[in-house]
Amino acid sequence: MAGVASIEDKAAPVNIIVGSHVWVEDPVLAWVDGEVIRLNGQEVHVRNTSGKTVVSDITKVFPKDTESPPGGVDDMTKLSYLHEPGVLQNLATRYELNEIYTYTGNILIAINPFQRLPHIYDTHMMEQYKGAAFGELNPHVFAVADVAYRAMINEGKSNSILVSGESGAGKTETTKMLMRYLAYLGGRSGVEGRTVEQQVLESNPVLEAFGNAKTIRNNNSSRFGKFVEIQFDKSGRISGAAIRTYLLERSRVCQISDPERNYHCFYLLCAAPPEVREKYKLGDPKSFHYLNQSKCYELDGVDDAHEYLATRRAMDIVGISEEEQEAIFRVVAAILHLGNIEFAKGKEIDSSVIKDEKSKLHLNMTAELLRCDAKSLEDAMIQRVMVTPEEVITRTLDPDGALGSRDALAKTIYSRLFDWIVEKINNSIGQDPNSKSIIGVLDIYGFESFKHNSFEQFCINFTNEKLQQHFNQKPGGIISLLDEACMFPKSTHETFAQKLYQTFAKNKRFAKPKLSRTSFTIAHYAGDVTYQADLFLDKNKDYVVAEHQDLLTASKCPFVVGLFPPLPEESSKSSKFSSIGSRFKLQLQSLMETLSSTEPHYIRCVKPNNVLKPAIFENLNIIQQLRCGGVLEAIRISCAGYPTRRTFYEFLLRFGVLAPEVFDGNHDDKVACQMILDKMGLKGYQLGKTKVFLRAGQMAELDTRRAEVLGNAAKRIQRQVRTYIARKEFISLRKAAIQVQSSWRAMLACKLYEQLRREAAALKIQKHFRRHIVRTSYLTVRSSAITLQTGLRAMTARNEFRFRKQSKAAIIIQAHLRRHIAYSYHKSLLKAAIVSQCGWRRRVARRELRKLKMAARETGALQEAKNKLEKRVEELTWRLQLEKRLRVMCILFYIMFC
Ligand SMILES: Nc1ncnc2c1ncn2[C@@H]1O[C@H](COP(=O)(O)OP(=O)(O)OP(=O)(O)O)[C@@H](O)[C@H]1O
Repeated sequence: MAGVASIEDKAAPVNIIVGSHVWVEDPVLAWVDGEVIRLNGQEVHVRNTSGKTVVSDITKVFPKDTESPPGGVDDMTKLSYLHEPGVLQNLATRYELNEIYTYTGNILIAINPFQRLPHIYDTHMMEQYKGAAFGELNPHVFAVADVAYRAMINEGKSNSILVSGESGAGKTETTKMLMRYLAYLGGRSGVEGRTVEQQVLESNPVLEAFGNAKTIRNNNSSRFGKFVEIQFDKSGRISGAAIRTYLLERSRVCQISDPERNYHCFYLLCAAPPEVREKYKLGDPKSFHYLNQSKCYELDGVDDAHEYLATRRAMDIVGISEEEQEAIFRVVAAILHLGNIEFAKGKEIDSSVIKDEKSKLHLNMTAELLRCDAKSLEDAMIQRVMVTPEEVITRTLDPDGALGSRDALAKTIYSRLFDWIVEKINNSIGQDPNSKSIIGVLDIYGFESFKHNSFEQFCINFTNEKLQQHFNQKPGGIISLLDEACMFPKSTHETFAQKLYQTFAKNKRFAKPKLSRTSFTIAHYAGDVTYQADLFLDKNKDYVVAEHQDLLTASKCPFVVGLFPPLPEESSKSSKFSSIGSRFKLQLQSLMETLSSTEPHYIRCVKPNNVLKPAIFENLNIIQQLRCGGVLEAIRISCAGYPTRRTFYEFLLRFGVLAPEVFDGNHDDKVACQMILDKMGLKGYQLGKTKVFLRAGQMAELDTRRAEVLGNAAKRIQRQVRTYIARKEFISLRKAAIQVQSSWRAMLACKLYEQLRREAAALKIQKHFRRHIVRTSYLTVRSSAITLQTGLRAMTARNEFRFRKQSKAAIIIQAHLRRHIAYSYHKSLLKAAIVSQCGWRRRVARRELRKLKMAARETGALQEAKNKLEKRVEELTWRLQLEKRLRVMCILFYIMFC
């Protein structure tokens, strides 16, 4: 446990008494908790939870917070006791609950969950974190990205997020989440075609195919460092992006050890559709030397054939054309064939030739794929041309030298190919020269310390060293010495090591291990690391051998020529010196410059040794990782003294809103700061000559209050604006509603009028129709009645007529009868009268006759009288006849006219 230091000062913890609950060091579990049962001077007897009694030095015992929340705290600075066991306990408790993120002040610790947790990264989560105050929600990678984005928008300043951790700790995954979230915040919705953010996100699978490989520590290990600079415009929209990559592991192209793999792209291409494999004469990965040095060809849960197609799709999206993709994979295939070329000793001393027919076949295949001459390719591998002032000397290489040359060629081609892809992606995404600010996401290897540490570890640790103190002094010098050694042909790793020992003999951070002639130790911020300088020189050399350069420049494939642009005339015949170390130093310098102009945010990824969750606590490595990531240091700083300092001006600028009245009274800055702090009721702070010194957490408290005040002000402004907008909207809505209503009403009125008109018309029609029907039926009835009446009347008339006729006839009959009777009576009367008269007159006449007879007798007078009388009787008889006829006529007329 020598390496495990406490965060708090090494001074003996106070307040440890019998009965105290404490943490005590354990060689296996790192820390175990127990109860103090005895104190004996510096010795503490602790009965741990498993019942065993442990005796420990009091300096190695730490108090345990028995009242700590069962779910842990989301920010380590909230822990009551800030020490390693407390920190680890907190992380373990949270990890058990799948809370993989925890803050340590402004550092986010992310523990690799080794399982997919889609619910914590979905769109709903993104919505939640969007604009949420830092610390309001659970610690999350989105919260860090959100803070960076808000800071960029509000303060117009560039921000950076530095993601570090050891291999497999989850840096790349974390970076992807950050980029997804930033794309979500700054992306354009509903934009057609390829958007910048889409291209940035899709650059990941492309870079992973060519820059990631399976290692013992991570199945998808990024073998390069990456800095993604996302550019934003004035309105906070993503307007461009640039990807910078660092230190691609070139040695992997030619050398892998079991159970690791080479770069994914080689296996993807070997699993491509048959026609593609046929085109490149590819087969089983087992048949290629660069792949079969390890027995591992496949990855669990990964289908290389599917990944090949996915990579091609991603290449489409990032703007790599079909022809370029063809050329890229042709070069990848060429490297595989190149690796299968073997050499045998040549006839001359120190010379070599192509070993056999198989190798020749691969040589031809390589030449064909690179579109270069097979003989030139062979010569470039087995010969070296040296240009001296006097002559040009051609030297041959022995088989080992030729193999080295072959591998150097393969590494050079691959690293150029990788650089080309990165550049292509950058060109295709496009940079925004007018970008207002950037958010940079740095995914860089964490501090590494293995049994054997070489040039790679040196560069990685050099980077971390720089990043750790990236605004402080920078160590250096070793790379310059290395470059010097590389330029000097007679240098060996031993001479280089000697040079180091001499130069840094007095440097406190440099040491020469005893018994070693080529190793050196550097005291890094995260601990001592001993480097073996054996391969430093070889690994540092970056120049392309002139023969290789000439060969590839002469290629008939424009793509291959593009990877090796021709060198200027004066350097083409000699090897131009360039070193990985110096190039890296320059890149790092530029990165540091970029970073120093940004507001940094830190994410430390931590990898539990064992995938089983409880094992996290049994893992000393975690402590090492936390220390390497500067987390323990950050905690130590934050709990000691006054971790936060601000000048009065800065303080007033930031927290003046908490007490605006202090600006009214023309107070001195210091007094104004004091007034603000007093108003906030803070205790324990200090006011210096120019600065306010705050205790841990006080800044956060002030920030919280400030956020409240600003939040309230923002709410008020929002309220007013919303009221204004709502009112405007209401008025226009009302106007629109009235218009709609009036139109609607007009329409309804028209409808109603039409309806009424139709009703009236219908009534009229009905009326007329009814009248017509009624009239028709009335007429029918009437005509029937009339007909009936007529009939009846006719009948009655006929009856009447008949009756009258009958009456008339009766009357006529009666008349006739009566006339007859009367006539008969009259006749009888007349007869009687005549009889009587005749009788009378006969008597009278007889008397007269007797008298006349007497007088005739007397004379002739009497005769005359007698004639007269006879005439008279004739006249009377005629008159009676006429009378009778008149009477009959009268009756007939009467009957006729009645
Ligand atoms: N947040 C996460 N959720 C789920 N799985 C994760 C998460 N982070 C990491 N992992 C798992 O851990 C593996 C390693 O993570 P990643 O590749 O990001 O590590 P790294 O730190 O970038 O490693 P290297 O430095 O080797 O590239 C991933 O392939 C994934 O399976």
